[in-house]
Amino acid sequence: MNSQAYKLRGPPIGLSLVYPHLPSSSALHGGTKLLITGGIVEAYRRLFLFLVRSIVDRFCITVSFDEEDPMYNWLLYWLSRRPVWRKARDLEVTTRHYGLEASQSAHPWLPPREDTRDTGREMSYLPRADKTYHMWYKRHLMLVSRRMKSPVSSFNRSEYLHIRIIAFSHRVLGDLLEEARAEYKTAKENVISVWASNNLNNWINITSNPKRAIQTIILDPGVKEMLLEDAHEFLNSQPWYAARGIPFRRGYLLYGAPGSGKSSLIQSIAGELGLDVYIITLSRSGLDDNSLYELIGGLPKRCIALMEDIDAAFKQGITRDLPPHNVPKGEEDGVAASMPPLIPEPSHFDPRVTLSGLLNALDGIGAQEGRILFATTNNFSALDPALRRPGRMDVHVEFKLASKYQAGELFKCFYMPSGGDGRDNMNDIEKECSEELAVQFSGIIPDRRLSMASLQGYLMRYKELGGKDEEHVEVEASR
Ligand SMILES: Nc1ncnc2c1ncn2[C@@H]1O[C@H](COP(=O)(O)OP(=O)(O)OP(=O)(O)O)[C@@H](O)[C@H]1O
Repeated sequence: MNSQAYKLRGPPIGLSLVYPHLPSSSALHGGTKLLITGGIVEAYRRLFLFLVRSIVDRFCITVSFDEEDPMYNWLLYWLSRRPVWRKARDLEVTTRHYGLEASQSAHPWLPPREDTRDTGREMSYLPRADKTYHMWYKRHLMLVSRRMKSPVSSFNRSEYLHIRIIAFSHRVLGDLLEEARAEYKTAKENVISVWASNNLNNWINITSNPKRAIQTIILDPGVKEMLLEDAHEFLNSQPWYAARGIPFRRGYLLYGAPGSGKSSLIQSIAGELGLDVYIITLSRSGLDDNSLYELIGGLPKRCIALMEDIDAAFKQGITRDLPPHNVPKGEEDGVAASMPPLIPEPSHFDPRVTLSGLLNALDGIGAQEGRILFATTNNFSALDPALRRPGRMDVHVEFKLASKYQAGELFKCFYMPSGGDGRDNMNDIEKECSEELAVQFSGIIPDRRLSMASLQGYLMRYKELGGKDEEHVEVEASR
């Protein structure tokens, strides 16, 4: 009994082997003993942690989702709709929209709010950052935490979602992701997400716009149908491209009059194809050839890349070569070098995209397969022929000022009963009346002299008159 008690109080097994060999001086003896005890305790601690980690690795699936990854939005949206938050005491209430329209992302457990005009956004509940929550998914315990990648004080804070599921099979994780994706996709049916790059060259979901019905875009007959069919056909012909070794990419150049519907049509096509729009702003500060290459390489497999007013970027920032202040001293033209510079030297180095950098990014090795590029310009001739050539811009469509046909169709579009299916809700007399007024309106509008945007602006001013005051139209159109 006594010897048992001694054993329990005695040093750990490792220590009893080492103590007899310690030096005889009592101070030294005590210090060394302490050191060795500490070392052995630490070794036991590490061993324990190692065993715990091995068990956790064996029985748990651990995954992280980066904020920049679209899956992050799926999961956050999915999480925000779980009933678990009804009972949680420590939460974050947010107006985040997860790349969705506000009304879609509203938390199902919050009382509905009638008026969201003050914020324009609905609230939802989320797990608080740096706190771990327990929840059940298909009878598997799941630990969820949102963690910060960068320090809290840092300006560019970014986070990731950390999920640990106690399960042997990966199927649970697959089911979870599939469920989150499906829920997100359903919520996203009526919106298109718009992405832009930040200064760190990451794609950020900046907003979500409601889809615009293609019927509300009024172009000359056949134009939008041709574009939509072409894009549809492209997306369905990957094997055809692969079999012929042609890069699976398609570029559309929409050029012409301002306010003629270029951007509106792109938004509408994105909605029809169910693709997100990624805006590439060539004049973004800090964007140079390398970062543009990286940015285009980082586009998702199926998306619409949009470069608006590509000619403006060309005038302001893009050059065929590097800017003159980058030319090494002594290599400039002799006469020009001796003259004082007309434009003051920039005080700091401002990286810029060169034309060759843009061309390489569009169809270089790193360019993403499956993407559709839409570029718009008001000045077709300002674009370098290399940029316009097939392979980079395969389809060119000119947008002109409004034709009489467009004016008439816009008129009908404006004065059809709102809500529901528009013209289908009209009775025969109303339809006839609206046709007649539309003919009168288009008869007054001069052909190809006014933009669709200005006609829209005009009709907006008289939308209350319901299209019955043709005298106004006549007066305005004659101006
Ligand atoms: N063809 C059209 N059909 C219907 N609406 C149009 C059309 N063209 C222009 N609009 C209206 O005019 C406004 C401006 O259109 P949009 O921005 O699409 O023109 P844009 O050609 O892209 O102009 P810009 O070249 O100046 O960027 C939008 O509100 C849109 O509703």
